[in-house]
This record gives sequence, structure tokens and C-alpha cells, in this order.
Amino acid sequence: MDSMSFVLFGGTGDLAKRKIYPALYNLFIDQKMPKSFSIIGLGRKEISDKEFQLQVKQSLQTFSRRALESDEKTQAFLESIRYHQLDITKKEGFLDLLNLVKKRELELNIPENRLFYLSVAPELFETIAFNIKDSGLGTTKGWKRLIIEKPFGRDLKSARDLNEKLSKSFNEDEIYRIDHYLGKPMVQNLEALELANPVLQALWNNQFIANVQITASETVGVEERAGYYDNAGAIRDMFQNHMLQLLMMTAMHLPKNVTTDEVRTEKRKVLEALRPMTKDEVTSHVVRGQYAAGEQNGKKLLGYKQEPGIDISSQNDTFVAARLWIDNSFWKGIPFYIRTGKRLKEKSTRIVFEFKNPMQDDLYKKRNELVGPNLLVIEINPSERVSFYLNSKNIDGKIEPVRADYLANAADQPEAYELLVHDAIRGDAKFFAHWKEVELAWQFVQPILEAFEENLTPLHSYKAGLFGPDASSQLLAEDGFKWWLDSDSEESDLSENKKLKRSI
Ligand SMILES: NC(=O)C1=CN([C@@H]2O[C@H](COP(=O)(O)OP(=O)(O)OC[C@H]3O[C@@H](n4cnc5c(N)ncnc54)[C@H](OP(=O)(O)O)[C@@H]3O)[C@@H](O)[C@H]2O)C=CC1
Ligand SMILES: O=C1O[C@H](COP(=O)(O)O)[C@@H](O)[C@H](O)[C@H]1O
Repeated sequence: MDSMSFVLFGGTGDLAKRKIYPALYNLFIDQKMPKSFSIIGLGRKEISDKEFQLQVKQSLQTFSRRALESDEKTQAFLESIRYHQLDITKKEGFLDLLNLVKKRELELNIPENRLFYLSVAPELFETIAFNIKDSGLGTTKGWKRLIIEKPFGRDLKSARDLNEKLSKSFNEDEIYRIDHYLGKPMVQNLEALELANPVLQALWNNQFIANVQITASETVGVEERAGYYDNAGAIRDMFQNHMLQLLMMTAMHLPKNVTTDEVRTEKRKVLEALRPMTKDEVTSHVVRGQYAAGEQNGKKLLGYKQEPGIDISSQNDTFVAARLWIDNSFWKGIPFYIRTGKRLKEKSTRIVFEFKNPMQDDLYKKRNELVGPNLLVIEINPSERVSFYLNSKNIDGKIEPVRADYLANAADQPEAYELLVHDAIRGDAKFFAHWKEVELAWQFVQPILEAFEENLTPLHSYKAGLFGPDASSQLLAEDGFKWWLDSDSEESDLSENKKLKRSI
């Protein structure tokens, strides 16, 4: 792996502390960092290197997935870090930054390989990219790469504008658009599950699958992010990026070679085949909701409009469910249901494949035995688990569901940011969003944004601490389906093993 400089804009920010330093540190401990590297954290405050290293150490103590190693190792990591005071809006500061980057390259005798990480508010992305080029920071004898945080634009037009501006300083293959859902181990495992299991490969299509359900439910509310979230909503915050990425990863046809280019091409094809909606069709296929006051584990929860920083008249969406159709030969005729929301009953990110159930009408029904459909459930977060729900005979000779299960030990798993930062350092963009994916995703979402903004689609209220608006269940009921595994429904009894007498 090439030695390099890691230049972190927003080095004093929340994301840097919670995710980026812990990711770099854990990579270092696992010997996944290059032999020599320089880390430069940037911010506007005046902080000495020593003070800054101490701040990073504190963030590692609080957020690293593993406890700090011996002082020697931790010290070696911290000593690779320098702090530089820079106001991004002031062009002159970038020349000083260039001098520091070069000085460190000379001290460490490393080539001019530079990774710039933009962990700052999106309004600053364009200015930074311009100043990197203008100052000469981007003129290197080695490689240069840009990791860029979300959100990438707030609609189709602003995303295109931003991309055009970035492309003046970086080529597409130098831009790594982070979507941390693509770094989740179980999401990265999807291709392997399909590729390495002929049985799944054979079933992964509309011939055997009746519908696919992708859920990302959260228990948290808007937290301290009112300013951002009230202007974004679930549609921009989760749906346009994470949920559509999950859709692509689930529905893509496996390429012959699992190379970055081929995977990205196949992902893109999913969005190209996604049946577009007009603004007027949105209400038939998309449910938007906003949480009202409720309760969780006996604790009273505020409604969204009562949250600090939210206007009492806000029409913002905190929940979105949608029925999507992928009109290609693999998935034609099969609905994909997607939902995401805040202040729901449980934290769960999962994909459920419901298989067709030709047994429903045959002899089991006549014998009054319930033969549920087979389900393949991929739990992504908080547990990482693959389960197959099968039907089997119990001791009384009756059919009952059983679950064949693989549960990963999440404690051993690297975090999403660790995997993604490692990929970017290695120059592997497979699990980063290509511009075409981002553009197609905004193109699909644009009429939904407009229907929401023009209030063409009703805003359903739902009680905090439950499963979202009834209209979301209604969406599936229209097609004869239901959401599986919501934890106080009949099916959750399956997941809780109440009905499962046996587990394979
Ligand atoms: N926090 C999170 O969980 C997540 C964040 N993101 C994205 O990551 C990015 C960063 O978010 P987050 O860390 O939460 O934001 P913070 O507000 O916590 O940090 C912002 C950072 O930007 C720096 N900064 C702001 N203005 C300037 C300036 N003019 N010149 C130099 N530095 C500046 C601040 O430095 P200082 O004030 O010290 O000058 C600080 O380091 C955003 O794009 C966000 O959308 C994405 C997913 C999750
Ligand atoms: O990007 C975001 O993701 C989080 C949810 O991430 P997860 O890894 O906990 O599933 C979400 O809370 C946040 O609003 C959004 O910006």
C-alpha cells in the first residue's frame, strides 16, 4: 500500500472524532495503514499539535471499537498527526497547508500521494476542491483522491452543479463519495452471499421471489440536528442515498468479475430500470409520515414539531415508505418495498426476501395447517445475521416454521468507516457511490421531492415508538403482502423464537 498524506478538512468536527480517527487508529493497529503516513487535521481554532493529539486520543478513548493498545503503539499513531489552522474560505491559508504537507512528505520521505477528506458542511465542498487545485496541493507527482461526505446536493440540479464544480479539480476516478451503508459488513457481504451460494443465486429473481422489503428503522429522533434535518427530511437524509444504495446492492445482477467497474455498472443498471414516477403518481406509491408524541419503554417522547429547533408548523418527513418496480428481466412484476423512519419501535436495518408460496392452496390448507412463505432475512444492523425461514414438521406432525441461522460476531467486525477509509487508501472505489448512481438516484427522487414540497402527498402522523403510519402497511396490503418481522406483530414471534420450536 502506498505511503500517503491524509488531509482531513473538518478535523475538529463530530464525524472526525466519532468515526474517522477511530477508523484510522483501528486500521493502524491491524497493520492496514501504509508503512509511513502523515495525518493533518484542519480547523479554524488555534490548537498546538500536542493539544490536538490529546484531543484525538480522547476521541479514541471514547469512540474506538477496541480499547487503546499499549502506550507505545498509541503514541506512534498520535505522533503521525499534525494540526493546522485553516479557514477554508480564505484562499491564502491553502499555501501554508501545502507547505506543511510538503514538509511532512520530506520528513517522512513519502511520495506525494494525497488523500483529502472533506468532513465539513456541504456548502464548503466546492471552495475546498477549488482551493486544492488553485494552491497546487492537487498537483502531485503521486496520486490524489478526494473523499466527500454526504449530502451530495439537495436535489438533481444542485447535485449536478456540485459535480460539475468538483470535476474541475478531480477526475471521477479520484472522487470517493462516501455512503456509510456501503461500508456495513453485511452490505458488503451481499455479493458474496449470492456469488458463493448457487442455491441463492438460482432463487434471486422474480421466478421465486414474491417481494423484497428493505427497512431502515431508527429509534432516535431528530437529536441535535434540527437545522439540517428539517431541511432534508427522511427522503434526502436516508432514502435518496442509503436506501437506494441498499436497493442497488440487493437487486443488481452479479457481474462475471466482481471488479469495481463491473459492480458499479450493474448497480447503475438497477436504477436505470427503476420505473419512474410522475409527481402525480407519487401518492399511489409513496407514504410520507411525521412522528407525533408517543412513548417508548415507558418513556414519553416528544412529537417532531415539539423537538428543539423545529418549527411548530414543519411539514418535514421523518418517515418514508415506497413501492418500487424494477423493470428488467430479473425483477419485472416484483414489488420492492422500502421504508425508513425516525422514532420507530426498534433499530433495525434489514432486507427480507419473501418467496412465492405455491403451497398456500394445496393440501396443507385443506388440513388447516398454516404454511407461511419462506423468507430470507439479511439483518444488517444492529445484528449481522442471515436467516432462512423454512417450514418443518414438529413432534405432533404439524408444519411449523423453523429458522436456519448465521449470526456474525459483531464485536469482531470493523466499522463501516474503517472498511471505507481502508478502501480509499488502497484506491478501491467499489463501495463508494459513482456520480452516475448519485445522479440517477436524484433523478428518481426528484418528483417525490416535488410532490412533498407541493403537498400533493399527504403527511401521515404516526405515534413515536411504533411502526410508522398505517398507510405504510396499507401499501403492502394493497398487493396482498405485509411487512415481516415488525417486533410486536405476529411474525415477530417468529424472530423471538416464540413460535419457533426448533432452530436449525
Ligand atoms: N456527524 C455525523 O454523524 C455525520 C456527518 N456527516 C457529514 O459530515 C460532515 C461533517 O459533519 P460534522 O462533523 O457532524 O460537522 P461539525 O459541525 O461537527 O464539524 C464541522 C467541521 O468543519 C470545520 N469548519 C467549519 N467551517 C470551517 C471553515 N470555514 N474553515 C475551516 N474549517 C471549518 C469545523 O472546524 P472548526 O469549527 O474547529 O473551525 C469542524 O471541524 C457534514 O458534511 C455532514 O453532513 C455525515 C454523516 C454523519
Ligand atoms: O446518514 C445517516 O445515517 C444515520 C443512520 O445510520 P446507521 O448506521 O445508524 O443506520 C441516520 O441516523 C442519520 O440521520 C443519517 O444522516
